[in-house]
Amino acid sequence: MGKNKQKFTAPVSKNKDYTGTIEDLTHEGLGVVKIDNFPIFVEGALPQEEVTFKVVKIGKKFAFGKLLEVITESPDRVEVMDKVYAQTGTMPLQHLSYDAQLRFKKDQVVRVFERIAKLPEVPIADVIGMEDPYGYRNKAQIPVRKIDGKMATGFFRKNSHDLIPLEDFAIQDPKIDEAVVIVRDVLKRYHIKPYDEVNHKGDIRHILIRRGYYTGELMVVLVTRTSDLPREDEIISSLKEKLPELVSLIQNINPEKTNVILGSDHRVLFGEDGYHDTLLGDTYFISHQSFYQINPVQTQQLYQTAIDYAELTGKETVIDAYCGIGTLTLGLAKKAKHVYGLEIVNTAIKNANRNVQVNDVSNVSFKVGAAEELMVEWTDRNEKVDVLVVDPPRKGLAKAFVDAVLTMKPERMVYVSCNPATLARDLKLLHEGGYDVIKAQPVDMFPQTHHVETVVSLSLNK
Ligand SMILES: C[S@@+](CC[C@H](N)C(=O)[O-])C[C@H]1O[C@@H](n2cnc3c(N)ncnc32)[C@H](O)[C@@H]1O
Repeated sequence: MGKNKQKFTAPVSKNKDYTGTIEDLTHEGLGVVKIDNFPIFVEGALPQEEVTFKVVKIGKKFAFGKLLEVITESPDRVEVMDKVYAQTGTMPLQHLSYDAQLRFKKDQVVRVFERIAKLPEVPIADVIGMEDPYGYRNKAQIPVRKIDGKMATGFFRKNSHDLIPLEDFAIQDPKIDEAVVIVRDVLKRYHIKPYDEVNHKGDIRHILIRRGYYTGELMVVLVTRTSDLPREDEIISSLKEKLPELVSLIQNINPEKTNVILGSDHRVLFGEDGYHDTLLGDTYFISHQSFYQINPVQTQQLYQTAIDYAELTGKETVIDAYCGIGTLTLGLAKKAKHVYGLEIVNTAIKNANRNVQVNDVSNVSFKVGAAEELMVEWTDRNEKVDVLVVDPPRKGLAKAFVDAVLTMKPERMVYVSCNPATLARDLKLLHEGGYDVIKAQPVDMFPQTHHVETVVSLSLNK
């Protein structure tokens, strides 16, 4: 450290209480208050509210505060359903009215277009929201632990692994909530031991449940520490009897000391490794390890927007990169000459090929591999692609992928993103490389949380 560098002193002290007015929300929905220009992030506080808070952690550029009292309330504040949810962090925006959540999400997209992508002129539509912004999740991954000597299911307290018992998860399909309790009680009846994380002992770590929103089909995955499942036959017949919609019962084995939920091995205990759901008129088979959008109502809105933005006439060759089990691919194929789906997970592509057969589609092919590598192979072959659709994970596009796009030069591009920051980073590169960014449509796939999905239309400038 240089001699002249002064030791940093924050203008606030840990464990001291302060009063201030919230100026803004961070992208994660924390209230921002400043003391001597030093930002303090206060969870649960909303813009324009005068609040008192205790400083709990101090960093070099900002601090964190714990909300103590709201002195003047924002008109956007709503009564929280239950304080327990605030402890688990599953609904970090539940204190903000749904209309205000949608405005907040649009603002997040507008900000990154201005600040990161440097594209302030791009029209961004209002967020497509849900009529009923609860009970939307079609998938639950519920930890199982022992509390007061009994097996309990619920959710971890924020930033910890202390289980808070819960039966109504509020944002999950209520049928899934019911199924979690039924599975837990069956496991309890047959004396299956809950996982003890500290000593790495016990049998059952997580109960994972997926449900087809349109089909009602249920998949239950018992994530166990070892391959042993005591009283397996009795558990299988009990679950079949108590869950008439059950079509797939899987034991996933995760022997590692890890926070990762699923292990790499599994056994099918009943049915097959997969269940069905429908989207935009097609039927899909989904394995327990395959990605599938978790909000089925909003997924249709998202996909319809992406399909509309692709402006297909039936003559185009299309690439759908990061295609998962081929849900968007098949939607695009209805209006294109041929669609190629690229995906890294082998099982997802197995599902995708099965989905092509089930829906009797002939103009789709899938390739397994890293999209950035497959794109480079494509450009090397010099084959023409008219429209490129991408739907990458949160980290966005690899630099090699963007470089391949700029070599390939498809006329149109549709970018579906679950992370505005990486979207904006990639749009900047694509814009500098010769693409006009035409418009953007945010879609609310995750009500009560800060997450926002965005569909963007791009066109190669001539
Ligand atoms: C956000 S999901 C979108 C999936 C699909 N479009 C959908 O709507 O269901 C991203 C997908 O990209 C896949 N993936 C992640 N990294 C990849 C890579 N480097 N190359 C290809 N696919 C990748 C994941 O397995 C996942 O299926």
